[in-house]
Parts: sequence; C-alpha cells; structure tokens
Amino acid sequence: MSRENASPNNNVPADDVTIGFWERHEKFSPDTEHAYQLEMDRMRQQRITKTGLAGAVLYGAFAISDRSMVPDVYQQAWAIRFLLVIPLMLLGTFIVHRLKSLAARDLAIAISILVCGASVPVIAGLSSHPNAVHYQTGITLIILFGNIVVSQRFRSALWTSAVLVVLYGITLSNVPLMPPHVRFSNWLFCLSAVVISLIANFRMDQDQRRAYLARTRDHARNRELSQAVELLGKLSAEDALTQIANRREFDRRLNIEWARARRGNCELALVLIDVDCFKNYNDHYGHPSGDACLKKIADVLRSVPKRSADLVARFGGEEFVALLPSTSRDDARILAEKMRQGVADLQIPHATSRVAPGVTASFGVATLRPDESLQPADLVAAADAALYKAKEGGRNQVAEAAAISTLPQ
Ligand SMILES: Nc1nc2c(ncn2[C@@H]2O[C@H](COP(=O)(O)OP(=O)(O)OP(=O)(O)O)[C@@H](O)[C@H]2O)c(=O)[nH]1
Repeated sequence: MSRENASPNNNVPADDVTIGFWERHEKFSPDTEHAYQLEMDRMRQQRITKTGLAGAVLYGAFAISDRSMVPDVYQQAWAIRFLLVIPLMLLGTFIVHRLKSLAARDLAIAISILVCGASVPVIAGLSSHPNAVHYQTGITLIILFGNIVVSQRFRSALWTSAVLVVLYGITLSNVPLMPPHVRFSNWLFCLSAVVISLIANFRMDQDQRRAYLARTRDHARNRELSQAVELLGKLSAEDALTQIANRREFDRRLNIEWARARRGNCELALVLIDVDCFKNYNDHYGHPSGDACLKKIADVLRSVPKRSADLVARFGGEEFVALLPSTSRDDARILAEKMRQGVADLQIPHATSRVAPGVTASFGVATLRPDESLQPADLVAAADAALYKAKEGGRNQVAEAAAISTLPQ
C-alpha cells in the first residue's frame, strides 16, 4: 500500500505516541503521522472551497477602505485586489482539489496566503498618503486568517508567517517620517499576532491529534469487538469436536426451514444418522481414536448434501443429522444412501463391530410437508423411528419413516 493511500483508520498502538519536547506534544510514528496528515488534509480539502471563498469575499470587502486609506492609489489597489489577488486566491482554491501530493496542496494554500498578505505592503508602498502606514496592519489579519481559519499545517503556518512578518518589517523600515519606536511597536504588534496565532494553530493540531487517536483506537476496539462477536456467533453454532453445526444451530435452522417449507408448501427432509457399535469402537480403540473417527465421519457426511440450505449437524454423541429443505422422499433416500456409502468407504477398521470390518452407520430418513397439525419435533421423531428400523434391520443401512400423517399425534 502506498503511503499516500495509507488508511487513516489503522490501529494506533500505544507506543506509537510519545511526548515531544513541548509539554503534552503528541508525536506520532512516521506511518501514523502520515495517516494523520492525510486525514487532516482530507478535512482541510473538504472545507477549502468555503474557506477560500470566504477569504476572497473578506479580502474584496476591504476595497471599501482603499478609498479612505490609500486615496491616491485606490484604483491600482482595486486592480491588485480584483484582477490579481482574488483570481489567484480562487485559482489556488480550485487547484488544491486537483493536486495529488500533500506537499503540493500545502504549497498551493501557502502561496495563496503569501500573495494575499504581500499585496497589503505592496499597495501601501505605492501610496504616499499618511494613512498608508496604518493600512499595513491589514497584513496581521491575513496572518491570523491563514494560521487559524485556514488552519494550515504548523510548518506551513510557521514559514508563511515568518515571510510575512519579515516583509512587514522591511516595508515598515521604508516608511519615511515614522518614528522608530512607532515602527517597532507596529512590527511588534504583528509579531505578537503571529505568535498567538501559531500557538492557537499548534493547540488545534494537538487537539486534533488527540481526537484522531481516540477515533482510531475506538475504531480498532470496535473492529476487535465485532470480530469477537463474529467468533462467538461461530463458536455458539459450531460443534467443537467435528467443526460442523452443533445441536443448537440445528434446532435454530430446523425452525427456520420448517416455517419456510410451511409458507411455500414444500417438502422438508431429515436424516438421522447413528454410528454403529460405537461403544465397542471406543472400548477397543480408546476415546481419542473414537473422536478422530467421529471427525472423519462428520467430514464425509458434510460433503454429500451440496445445496446452500442443506445442513449437516452433530445431533449429540455419535449421532448426526442432515436437514434437507425442498427435498423429496426419493432424493433424501438417495442422499442418505450416498452418506452411508461414504462412511463405509472410509474403511476405518472396527475390529469389534458386529456389522462389518470397518466403521459403518445407520440412517433414518423422514420427509413431510409441514402443516398446522405438525411440529418440527414430529419430523425428528419420524426420522428417529426410521433410524430405529435401520438398527433393527441389521445396521449399516438406510430406512425410511412411514408417512408422517400416520404417526400418532
Ligand atoms: N469418542 C467419542 N465417543 C463418543 C462421543 N459421543 C458419544 N460417544 C460414544 O458413543 C457410544 C455410543 O454407544 P451406544 O449409544 O451404546 O451405541 P453404539 O455402541 O453405537 O451401538 P448402536 O448405536 O446400537 O450401533 C458411547 O460409548 C459414547 O461414549 C464422542 O464425542 N467421542
């Protein structure tokens, strides 16, 4: 990821922030600093059009005072204001949106402020009217505007202010007839405005840094929280051993699919699966081998039904269940047979099985169209009855439930 595109919302570790040489001066690491500057730049860009227009209107409004303050050159002053500076300010505002690099955008803003500020001593320098001396103080307002309203980056604010304050000092020194102490006092006034506005600019930056830190840390915490919630949701729906759906998830999905099938008058099939002679397996091979065997069986069972609405879950112990929405009796039986074959094909040796040399399972299939006289538990009971039949019939086989309507209510 290029630094220019770095996300402003990356996690900011605590050690990314140190206290700088100034009291409570938050210093970010280079990457965090860059992300922060990008976010500030985005904020500045969002309001630069309004700020630029407001600045241009304010600057233009001072044309009213040109007639009284510099009456001998007011026409040149208007020409400088309206034909040079305001178009340049508007152009600067416009191109800030087009410039790709952060440094170039900062420079465009700084140049607009410099041009605007420099125009004041230039106009005053053209005039030989005594008021021209006071006219120069307008530069102070422009420095305040640049440092506080535009809220330039501190470094830009520092150098543009320095250039303007030096320029002001030079033009003051060229004003004839002004006593040196008045000259110094005027310049000191401007310098004070620079210092005050730079302090304000610095503090605003510090506040924004703290707000940025709080935002990014909140964002990171929220992300961690939603990941934890997602994990929790997954864990609460998953069986820890086999990593297929657990009984709770099966019950939830059965109710959903039951309601859906009832609304759509569709068939709903259920296959109950029980591993044969599993007690013997455990006794012979040990519980850990029994666990490994159940995992392999779960993987095979899960691989057979392919539709997104199908669900294979661990029903409990060595029992599994497959919920098959919109599946006919014949299709459910075919799927159950495939699952049975899949388990047998695993060829997991089972020396103490009464059925086959390998691990096998028995399957009970039930299918119905839910209606108001039936409950989800009826479907489970029917599949269980079919499973009992499969066990009774010799295990390692698929048995079907009788028509559900014939079940005792
Ligand atoms: N290893 C292991 N065994 C389990 C787990 N859950 C249940 N079992 C075992 O599965 C066995 C089930 O035994 P039974 O209910 O008697 O049934 P069976 O031996 O499979 O006999 P039939 O079902 O009649 O073929 C018990 O020994 C349980 O301890 C499990 O998570 N891991």
